[in-house]
Amino acid sequence: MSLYVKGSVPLQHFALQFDLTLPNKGITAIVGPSGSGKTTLLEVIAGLRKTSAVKIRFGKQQWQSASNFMGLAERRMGLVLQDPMLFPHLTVADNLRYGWQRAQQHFLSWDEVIQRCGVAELLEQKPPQLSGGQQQRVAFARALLAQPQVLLLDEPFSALDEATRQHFVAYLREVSAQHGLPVLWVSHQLTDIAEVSDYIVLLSRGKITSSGALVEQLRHEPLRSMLAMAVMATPLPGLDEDASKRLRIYARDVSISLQPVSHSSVRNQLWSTIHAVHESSHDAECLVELEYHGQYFFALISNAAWQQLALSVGQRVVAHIKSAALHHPVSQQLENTC
Ligand SMILES: Nc1ncnc2c1ncn2[C@@H]1O[C@H](COP(=O)(O)OP(=O)(O)OP(=O)(O)O)[C@@H](O)[C@H]1O
Repeated sequence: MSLYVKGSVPLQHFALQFDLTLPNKGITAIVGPSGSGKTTLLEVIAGLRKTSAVKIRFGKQQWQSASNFMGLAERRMGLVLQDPMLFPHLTVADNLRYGWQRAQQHFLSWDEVIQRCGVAELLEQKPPQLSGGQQQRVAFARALLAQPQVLLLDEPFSALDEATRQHFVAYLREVSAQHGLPVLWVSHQLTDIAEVSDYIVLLSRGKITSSGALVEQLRHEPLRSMLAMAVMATPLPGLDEDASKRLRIYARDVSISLQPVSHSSVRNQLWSTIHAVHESSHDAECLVELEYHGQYFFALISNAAWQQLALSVGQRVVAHIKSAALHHPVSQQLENTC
């Protein structure tokens, strides 16, 4: 089962054109410059733009075609747009009950969502009394409480402070993984995306320039030089790490030697193979792509070092990764910050 979207939507300066099959689990990030069509694509998938030139299928459900159109509620989507769109005349509790009462089955509990989204204190207030960040928290809670079969998010955490935003990103990942809930997520925060997405769609002036699994996309342009990082599944043999689900390793935190170094503060020394060498965003440096037990990561080194060590593709080298540089997905300990 997957989400299939195909079509064309004329916009002011160009047409948004798409032909995508997206995974029906995990987090898919939609990324691109401002004005490239990300929000429009999300609105099309949500059924907010009724156009006959669009086909959408979710598993066996035909959501939209030339002869068929299912509305947002029938698509059973949770939707959080940049504007939280809460009902201003209803209390927060009534806003939240709106989707909850219409849900066919409840896989997410009321109490858990209220607590994790930090909205218990807000239940009797009305949306105009809330700050932008509080409204976003309520909108996110409302989308979850509707027990959606797909969650669509457009910059849902933009008004939150950093710690609270990280908490919500972690909660989003947890909910998606635990309940197999597919998420489509538009965000400008590339680091968030690298941290929690599984799949990525890149848009430029209405065209999909690239799409695929994040791990693969990070190995290729444009993300390779934009982020210069890798996401690796753990546990990895020899790595000074507990079994977390994945690690982010930035190229700038990795160095290379020809032999293990015994007197070094760097404890993670991995015999790896040089798979390729790429240009970096700096003229004097290169991105060395290393392979370790079938996974790939980068080291950012100077061109002078590459020549001095007489490195070449296919060579076995020791990669040194600072322990402090092994970044886990955002911590769950931020739970009480909101
Ligand atoms: N209803 C519309 N009719 C015609 N053009 C539109 C319409 N809505 C948006 N556009 C244009 O379509 C383009 C894409 O807009 P969209 O909001 O989808 O981009 P975006 O990538 O989400 O941008 P941002 O990151 O700034 O939110 C923009 O150039 C915008 O001016």
